[in-house]
Formats: sequence, structure tokens, C-alpha cells
Amino acid sequence: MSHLQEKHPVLELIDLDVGFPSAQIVKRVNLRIEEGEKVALVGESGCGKSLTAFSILRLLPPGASINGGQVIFDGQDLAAISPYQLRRIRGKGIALILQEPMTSLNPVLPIGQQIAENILQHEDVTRKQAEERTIELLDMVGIVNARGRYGMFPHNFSGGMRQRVMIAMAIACDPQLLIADEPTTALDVTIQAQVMDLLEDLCSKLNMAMLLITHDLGAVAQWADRIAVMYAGRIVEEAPVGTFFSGPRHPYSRGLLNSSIGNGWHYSNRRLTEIVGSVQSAAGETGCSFAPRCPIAMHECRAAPPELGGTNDEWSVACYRDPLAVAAK
Ligand SMILES: Nc1ncnc2c1ncn2[C@@H]1O[C@H](COP(=O)(O)OP(=O)(O)OP(=O)(O)O)[C@@H](O)[C@H]1O
Repeated sequence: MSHLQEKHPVLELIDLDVGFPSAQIVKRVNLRIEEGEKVALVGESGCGKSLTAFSILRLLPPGASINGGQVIFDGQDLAAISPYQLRRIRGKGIALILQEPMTSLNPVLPIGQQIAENILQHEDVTRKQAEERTIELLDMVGIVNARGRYGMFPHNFSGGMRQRVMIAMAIACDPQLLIADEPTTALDVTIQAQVMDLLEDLCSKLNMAMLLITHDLGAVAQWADRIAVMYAGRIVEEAPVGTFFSGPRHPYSRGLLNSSIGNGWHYSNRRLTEIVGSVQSAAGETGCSFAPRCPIAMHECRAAPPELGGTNDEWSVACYRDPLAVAAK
């Protein structure tokens, strides 16, 4: 049995469809996250990354709904369980970190109390134990003098420190999966790396898996184990990070890499070019959504969308022109 087969999935998205009455945004997404694995979901703004992430906990914006597929976590389909069962999982089995911690923290409650309340809600502990655990957590995320800062309010902290508080809250109930939606975008560049280091450290210490949504390919190269590239609501390429950065196979992935300036990754044929055009509207789409912008599209690409397939289990690509698949034929 291979090393890969011995791992257990923490989360499995199966043929997930999410959309608004006027438009289907996320289309037949399949994604598997193993125990302790850090998976990055990348793609241009508006391609459906956040909608995919929020649909895991059914925290969708008004009007949006899951229209098909499954979200398997701990043997249950989160898309189908009752709101009560789902509340037990939110914050305990799966925790969420957003770009701006102020949207998740209550501005008029001391931060320590907010974390302790979260623990009391999910765990069978006394208030005193929840308080002690909160101080340990604040300490763990690098808040100096955690005991003294227990009673402080969110506005007493800098942006980076607030994000650390948010992370302490997220890991309070020992989740198996952390969903981090652009967790460092609102922070200064120098602080971004520290927060990502902290998240990485916590993932390995607590054997926690992470779904990281980001625009920052440098961060992906440095911190993720696997990357999934999304274009117009579909995953078009998925691979271990090292393999991906040595030469992505989908024309969109190549364009994304070419148009980014990254530090922590290397791609031998890198040129700083833009991807021509913009994400197409989903309406009336028949073939590959990327075909109108693709420099190597052919007739077949405009007829039907290519399935995500691979030459091996670890690296899959949805492209009729995938060089490895063509070579293997
Ligand atoms: N009410 C609505 N009706 C139809 N489409 C909508 C509605 N609200 C949002 N959308 C579309 O849903 C998509 C939302 O995508 P999502 O926020 O998941 O993208 P993203 O990839 O996370 O982008 P970003 O990186 O900017 O956060 C966008 O394409 C947006 O145009």
C-alpha cells in the first residue's frame, strides 16, 4: 500500500455545485484534503474560491445555495445535515479564519472572554478551565503576557495581533480543518510571513489540515503541500506544490504564474506577462471556460469542457492540450 493510500481524508468535496439563481459559480468541484495537509486554492478574483470555502460550512451569502454534490467531513455530508448538527461542527471540527478579524471578533467583548465562551460552547469544561485554556492558546499564538491581555478589547491590538487572537479562537477547540480565506491580505508584508509561519507551525503541532485561499503564489510555494487552481468555478489543475512550480501544465496555471512575481518559488520559463482578457461569464458556456483566453485553444476546446483527469493520481489537469496526456496517448 502506498504512502498516499494510508492517509485519511479530512474533507472531501464531491461534484460540488454552488451558485445564485442567476448564475452557477462553482461547478462540479472535487477536492480532497488529507489529515494534516495544507492545500492552497488559487485563482483570479471572482472565480469562486471563497464561495467554495464558505459552502463547506454552509456560510453562504444571501441568495447563494449549494445546488449539487457533497461535502464529506467525518463521515457526514455537511451539505445535507441539520442546522443543529452543523453548528456542532462549526468552530469545533472545522474553524474559519477570515481576512479581516474584526468581522469575526466582537468589538465590545474582551478577547479572552470571547475565546473562553467559544470553548464553553463546544467543550464540557468549567469556566475556570476555559479561561486557563484561553491563556495557553494566546500564549501559543505569540501574544506576550497573555494573562495580562486576557481582558483587553480587539481595538487594543494591532492588525497582526488581532489576527493572532483570531487564530487562537479558531484553534481553541482543536479543529481537524482550518479554512483560511486570505488570512494575511489585510496585514503589512512583514507581518504576513509571521502569521503564515504561525499557521504552518500550528498545523504541524496540532496535526491540523488547512485549506488556504490566497492570491499569493509565493505563499503557496512556501507554505502549502498541494495546490488547486480554479478558473471560472472549476478546478483546472491540482498537484503537489513542488511538482506544480517545476512546470504547471494547464495554460491558465502557466499564465497565472507568469503574471505573478513570487519570491519563494521557481519556474524556469517564467516571463512576466499578463493573461489576456478577463474571466468569462458562465452564461452560455459550452466548452472550456478558458478557451477564449487560451493561446493554444483548438476546436475541441470550444465544444465541451475537459474533465479533470491525470496521468497519475497526484497531478490532474483539465485540458485537451495537456502536454503529458497528449504524450501518453
Ligand atoms: N448575487 C449574485 N448573483 C450572481 N453572482 C454573484 C452574486 N454575488 C456574487 N456573485 C458572483 O460570485 C462570484 C463570487 O466569487 P468568490 O467571492 O467566491 O470569488 P473569489 O475567487 O473568492 O474572489 P476574491 O479572490 O476576489 O475573493 C463572483 O464571480 C461574483 O460575481
